[in-house]
Amino acid sequence: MTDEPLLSVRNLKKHYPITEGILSKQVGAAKAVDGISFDIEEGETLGLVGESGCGKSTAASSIIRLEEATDGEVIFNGGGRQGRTRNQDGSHPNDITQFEDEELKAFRRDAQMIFQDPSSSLDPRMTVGSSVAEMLLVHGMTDKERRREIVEDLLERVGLEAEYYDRYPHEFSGGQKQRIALARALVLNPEFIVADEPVSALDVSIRAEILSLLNDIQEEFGLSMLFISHDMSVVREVCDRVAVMYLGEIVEIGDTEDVFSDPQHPYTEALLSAIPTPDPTLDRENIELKGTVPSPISPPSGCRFHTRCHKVIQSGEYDLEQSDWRALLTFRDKVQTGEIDPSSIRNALSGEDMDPSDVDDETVKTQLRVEFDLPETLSDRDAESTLQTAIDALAEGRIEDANEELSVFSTPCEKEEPAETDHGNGHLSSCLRNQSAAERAEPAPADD
Ligand SMILES: Nc1ncnc2c1ncn2[C@@H]1O[C@H](COP(=O)(O)OP(=O)(O)OP(=O)(O)O)[C@@H](O)[C@H]1O
Repeated sequence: MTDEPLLSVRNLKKHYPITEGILSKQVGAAKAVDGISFDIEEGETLGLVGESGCGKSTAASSIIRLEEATDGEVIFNGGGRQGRTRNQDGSHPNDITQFEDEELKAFRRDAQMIFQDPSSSLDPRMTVGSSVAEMLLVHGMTDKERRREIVEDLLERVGLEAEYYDRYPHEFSGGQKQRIALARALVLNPEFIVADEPVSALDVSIRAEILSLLNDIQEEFGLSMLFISHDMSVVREVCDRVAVMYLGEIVEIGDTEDVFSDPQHPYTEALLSAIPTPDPTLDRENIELKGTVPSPISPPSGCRFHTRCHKVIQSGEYDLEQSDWRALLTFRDKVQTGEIDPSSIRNALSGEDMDPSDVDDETVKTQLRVEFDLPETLSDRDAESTLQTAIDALAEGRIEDANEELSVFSTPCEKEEPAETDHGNGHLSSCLRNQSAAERAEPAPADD
């Protein structure tokens, strides 16, 4: 046994080319995974959590090499590869992304994946026993009796019965199928398992059973696991550590207890606030995560979360209610991207009996504030005056003028990429708010 991690992911990237025209000229890239790093120790379960579209599945399939990574390293020290050091050219002999066929085949024994839909790994025309035993055959076990013995034993260990060997997938419930998929993943005695949303497709009533089975199996087999989920409460059940992913990047990582009890990134806070808690002593703020994850083709500048962050930093000259500042920036962005159309607001307000041009400007202005959660008056006189001028321009259809007015509002979060802050015990976060003013290009305003 060595003290090196079983798996080390370093600056892993997966960019999908975006092409155009009949010549498929590359015009950009979807940066689905954009430089993530973490370790998984022997016997440890790391959760990778984030909303749909954050890049979790892409990360998983790049790590297990179902897809070729664009850049970075995935160093796997299992399967008798312990203790190897880097080559003279700086490459690592255990880097999965560079494995040739032979080594890749060996790696495919050592690392297995469980998917959200268990049916995807089971052939409907094969008995479940044969499906599981097939893995042994592919890897050279020719003794049929021995294969059956191993599979029957495994079916029992995942909570099924040996006699199920000769039944077909359609005879089983979703939960049972996931148990079979687990048996299939375990049959080659792997050291590492990637479980991609393994319970999200299952009935709520059986999720707990499967999670507890995963916990038991992980302990019994001494497995390391990368556990992917969009659900923080599920992550808490099974993971020793958790990595929070947003738009291709890891924004926070740490021991599960540390991240849950003392989250350091506003995105983590927002994900945690979505968990219903029966504990009234946990006075958790209810944070509404508005909108969806932006496209990874042109991610926001600076901190990628700034367009949705409830704690987005105010620029030095303002000291507004934080929710007003958030609303103001969202309003600015929507005007800039042309998503606000005053004429459609006028149309909506006019209803059926009135000509839209008869809706007076004041009504349009009030409606704009209501729709974008802007207060009647901002507490800062200068900010209010700028906002008012912009809204006046909008109501008169002068969108460019409104855009120019609003461009005076800016946040350090869109200008600077946050550095990593170390909170101790391997708890790291990437948020400008956690950096001291000296570390930041712009001085920090008073905290909220
Ligand atoms: N083949 C592809 N080509 C272009 N973009 C892709 C491709 N596959 C995924 N993406 C994009 O990469 C981003 C990350 O997708 P991914 O499926 O990894 O996210 P996820 O967090 O696993 O979400 P989900 O839980 O919905 O699968 C998304 O914006 C997705 O549209």
